[in-house]
Amino acid sequence: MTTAAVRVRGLTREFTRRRAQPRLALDAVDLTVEEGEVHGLLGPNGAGKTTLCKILSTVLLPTSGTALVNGFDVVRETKQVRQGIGIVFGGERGLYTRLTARQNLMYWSALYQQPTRVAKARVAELLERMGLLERADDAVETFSRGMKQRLHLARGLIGDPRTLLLDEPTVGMDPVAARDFRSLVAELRGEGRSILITTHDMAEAESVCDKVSLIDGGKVIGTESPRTIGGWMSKYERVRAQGVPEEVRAKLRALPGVSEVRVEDDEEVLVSVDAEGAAARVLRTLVDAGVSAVSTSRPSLEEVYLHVIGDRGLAVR
Ligand SMILES: Nc1ncnc2c1ncn2[C@@H]1O[C@H](COP(=O)(O)OP(=O)(O)OP(=O)(O)O)[C@@H](O)[C@H]1O
Repeated sequence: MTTAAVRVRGLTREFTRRRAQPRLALDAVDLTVEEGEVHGLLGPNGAGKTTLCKILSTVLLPTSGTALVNGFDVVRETKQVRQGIGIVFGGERGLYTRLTARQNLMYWSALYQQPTRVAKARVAELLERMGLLERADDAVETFSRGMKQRLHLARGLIGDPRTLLLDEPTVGMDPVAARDFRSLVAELRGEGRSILITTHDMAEAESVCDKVSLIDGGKVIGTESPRTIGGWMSKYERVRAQGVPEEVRAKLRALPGVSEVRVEDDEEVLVSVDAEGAAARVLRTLVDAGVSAVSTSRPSLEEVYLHVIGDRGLAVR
């Protein structure tokens, strides 16, 4: 039997705050990331994703429960855990923006106690791989968001880790940079590395993950296939339209799978659906009625969670 990359059981983390109720950031979480898998942890802001990543990377202690990374315990075997992981937190944390990309990576290599010759070669290889070689000797403060994140990823790879923890790595990136980043993630998976990636973006979870665990209010509410996530995005799609006469609104309300037809302040009509194919029926009805100012948008994660939690009879928040 192979060792799971991440095995979390009954993991709880409580934050106590003065003069306030203690807050359960993680509440009896169970999660398994199999070796060689890209596992998404999908959840809205405040769900507990960063707290879990911090515990797995040994910078925060759990209140109770166990967490093993590459078979090592995050509380008792911190050294072995750290040796086997690479961490990429979103944002600018951890980068020295006045130093160049190469200097940042050389600094991190020194922390791994790599001999200078080995470090230089490894750093050059990583810069090339991340498409940063041309800008390797420019200060990081001149980099775009996407370039900084690729540098973060290079940093996470310095120790050649078996397991990568990526905490919202594409937040704030433009769509092209985010797509490039995701293909790097797919390449790393191709090398047999295991990856836990947190996100609040359903499309990201669908496109890059082998499995996706849903987290909300500190609880894991299920593990799904990316195909299921994609299905939810179309099932709960929203349709917006301008200039919809009342009789057409009534027709929309009567369509199967339409859960709400709401008139917004600016007379825009927002149609919510909760069945496969219902959005297409709405579009057809609008087009047949001569309404042309129509657009569709994905549901928010919060909306999807309300449906999923409702359907499963779960009480999370
Ligand atoms: N150091 C802390 N002290 C007190 N409460 C905290 C602390 N860190 C996190 N929390 C609380 O724990 C909960 C989970 O936070 P966490 O940062 O893990 O969520 P998240 O899913 O990563 O969300 P985000 O994407 O907003 O960072 C939140 O309610 C947060 O306010």
